[in-house]
This record gives sequence, C-alpha cells and structure tokens, in this order.
Amino acid sequence: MKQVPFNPEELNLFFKQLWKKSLNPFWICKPIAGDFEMVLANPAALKLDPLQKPGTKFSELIATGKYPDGILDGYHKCLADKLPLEFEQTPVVNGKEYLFRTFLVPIVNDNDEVTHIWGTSHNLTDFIDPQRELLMINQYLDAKVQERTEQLNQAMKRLEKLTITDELTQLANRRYFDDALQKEIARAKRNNQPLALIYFDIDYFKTFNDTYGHTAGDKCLKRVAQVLSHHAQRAADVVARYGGEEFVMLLPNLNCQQALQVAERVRTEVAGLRIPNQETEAKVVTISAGVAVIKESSFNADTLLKLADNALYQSKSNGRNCSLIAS
Ligand SMILES: Nc1nc2c(ncn2[C@@H]2O[C@H](COP(=O)(O)OP(=O)(O)OP(=O)(O)O)[C@@H](O)[C@H]2O)c(=O)[nH]1
Repeated sequence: MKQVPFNPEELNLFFKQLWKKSLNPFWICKPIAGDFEMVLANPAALKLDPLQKPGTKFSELIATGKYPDGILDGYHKCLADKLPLEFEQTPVVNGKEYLFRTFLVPIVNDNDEVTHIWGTSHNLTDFIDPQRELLMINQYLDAKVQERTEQLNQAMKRLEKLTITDELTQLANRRYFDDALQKEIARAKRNNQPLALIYFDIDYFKTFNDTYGHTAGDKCLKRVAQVLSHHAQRAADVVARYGGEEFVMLLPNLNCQQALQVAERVRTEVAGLRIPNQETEAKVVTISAGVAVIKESSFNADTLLKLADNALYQSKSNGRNCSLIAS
C-alpha cells in the first residue's frame, strides 16, 4: 500500500505534538568547543531535569554530579562517526538512581558536518528493582542449595560411617574389614609386601558375662577395643570387631615377628587393665591372639583368616592369654 505523505503543515503539527506529548525525553544539542550545548528540550526532558533548558552546557550538567563522568563519550563518538548510537546512562537525580537507554542521532548538513545531535532516552528505571530483587532471590536460593547440599553430604557421611562402624565399640565392623582385607591383600601382592592379620578373642568371656552381667560385658568390650585402637595407629592399619568378643587387626607391611610384637603388646595391655574375671588364671580379663602373614601370591582372604583363626585356636589350647604365629 502506497504511503500518503504528510504535507509540511501536517508534518509540523505532527512533530510539535510528538515533541510536546511524548513521555520520553527528547533534546537537541549542538557541539561547541569540545563541549555540547542544549538547544531544545521537550517537557518530558525538562520534567526530569529542569537544568536541561536551552543554553545549558553539558559540562554544567556534569558539574552537578548527577550524571556519570562518561556521559560525553557517546556524544563525541556520535560527532566523530556521524552515526546513530545507543548507550546506557545511570544518572542519580534527587538521590534516586535512574537507568536510561539513550539514543543519539547526528544531524548532518549539506557540507557533511554534524551541526546538532538529537537525543532521546527510554526510562528503564522500573526494571532496576525487580532485577536486583531477582538477583537477591537467586543468591539466596544458591546459598540455600549450597547449605542443603552440605547438610546432605554430612548426612551421607554419617550414614556411610554407620554402615561400616560397630555401634558398641566404634571400631570398624566386619563388613568394612572384609572389604579392607580384599584391598590390602591385592595391594600386598602388587607391592610384594607382607600383610599381617591378627585374630583376637577375649578369654572366658561367657563366664565374664554370666558373672558380672551383660552391661559390664559391654563395658569390657569397649575398653578392650580402645586398647586395640591404640596399637593400630598407622593410616593403613585396620582394627575391627569381627564378632561378639572377637577382634581382628590388619597390619600392612609387617612381618610375622613384628605382628607378634603388636599382638603381645595388646595382650599385655588388656591384662594390665585389670578388669576382674575369676575364670582366667590371672583372675583378670585376658585376650588370646593368632597371627598370620600373607606368604605366597596364591593367598586369599579366606586362607589368611583361617590361618590366623587356627593360630588363635592354638593359643586357646595352650592355656589362653598368649599369642601364637600360624604354622
Ligand atoms: N556383653 C556382651 N557380650 C557379648 C556380646 N557379643 C557376644 N557376647 C558374649 O560373648 C560370649 C562369647 O563366649 P564363647 O564364644 O563361649 O567364648 P568364651 O567364653 O570367651 O570362651 P573362650 O573364647 O574359649 O575363652 C558369649 O557369652 C556372648 O553372649 C556383646 O556385644 N556384649
């Protein structure tokens, strides 16, 4: 469809109304000795800042401190490039921060000189607060997610610990030990290093329970567990409660004699607790131990456990309160 052009009179009326009624600020300025001077500003512009009246230099506007320092850059660029330009401005008027998207259009004469610059702005201030609010909500949500993730990780760790810990003694449980045993056997074979396993069993514990009661029995188990822990100090050492009054200790890179020494230290220290048990020869709680060390590459967990168990059986047969190496 062919456009019907305005005649000059209509056009004049059109622009007059646009200039007067627009809610967007319009202004026309001209370059003047490195500065710019306001030539005309519409009511919307004057409402925003009455200082934008004709004759005001931009350097005067900047001197009020309401406008950001870089405000002239856009005008200079428009002047130099002779091209329309848009940029954002954040003036502070009466203590309130505004956000404007400003558009500049160079007015060029027949000699290709920029005589004026026409400017207009869109007031985007209303978007500032929701944007900030959104940012704050996002930051809050991020922090919450992080907090919850941390709580979840902690809970997972606690749960993980529960599944591998013996509740009464707080030593590792059998499940953890069996797993560790497989890993350590593989490592010992890989590194061609010895791996010692000690099987401990409290002597006449049934009689202890029958005589002193189950609660005293529990207390005794805890104290023995503490002794065992003290003697499995290296990072790779594992001590676990294997059954009721049975404990196991895994000592990587220790030979038979070294492991026997550990077993003997534990045995001596347990007797040294001097927890009464009328059934034993020493009349105190004692412990017996069986030591086994991985010897050949054909060794597996069952073989090692069986050897240590056999040695423990020998210790029991030999009168208890002693440690023997598997033969
Ligand atoms: N208090 C208490 N007793 C337990 C627990 N677990 C196992 N027992 C007891 O430990 C005792 C083990 O007894 P036995 O296997 O007969 O062995 P023992 O009396 O120690 O005899 P020897 O090993 O031959 O010296 C049983 O009476 C079990 O009830 C526990 O968690 N707490």
